[in-house]
Amino acid sequence: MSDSRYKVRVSKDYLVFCSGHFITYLGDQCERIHGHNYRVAVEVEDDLDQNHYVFDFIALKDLTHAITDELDHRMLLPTESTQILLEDDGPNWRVRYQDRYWSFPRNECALLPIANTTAELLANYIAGRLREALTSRGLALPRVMRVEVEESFGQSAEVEWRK
Ligand SMILES: Nc1nc2c(c(=O)[nH]1)N=C([C@H](O)[C@H](O)COP(=O)(O)OP(=O)(O)OP(=O)(O)O)CN2
Repeated sequence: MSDSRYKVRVSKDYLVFCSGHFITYLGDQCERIHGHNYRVAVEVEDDLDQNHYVFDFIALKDLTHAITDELDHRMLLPTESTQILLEDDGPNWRVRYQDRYWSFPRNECALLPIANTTAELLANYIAGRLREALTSRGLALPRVMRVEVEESFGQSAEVEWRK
């Protein structure tokens, strides 16, 4: 029996999203609005398939790119926050945090079912979307999947998911 373990990783220059956000922290603090050129890397571990692939690079890049494209040039807004509240404002989303508020055109926003737009929760969101994409295409889920989101050079968060 072989001891070899295999992993593939994609971290292409185009697996990026340039987006606005702000997070809450320490219970009663809220950042000023700002943006990042987020970079995404995805790793998959599994046995080799009939092609001697862990996972086809091309499919992994395409699936990931479809998700980063939805986030690119958008204001990232959390829908599960108890502090950042979204209100219907006609063509806009009015976003409140205590006595501060912002208004963004709906089609310039990405509403995400997460509690805060931290790099950690963005990574987990992308991992969830990748799992959904695999399942909806009838593809087997890999044994291990990791998604890394880098906010800026030298600071990133990673989530690992195991089957
Ligand atoms: N574990 C995490 N910590 C922080 C997150 C996060 O997502 N996960 N996010 C932030 C902020 O959103 C913030 O944008 C990052 O702040 P900062 O490190 O100050 O950003 P810079 O890129 O400007 O860093 P410099 O090293 O000062 O250039 C905070 N923490």
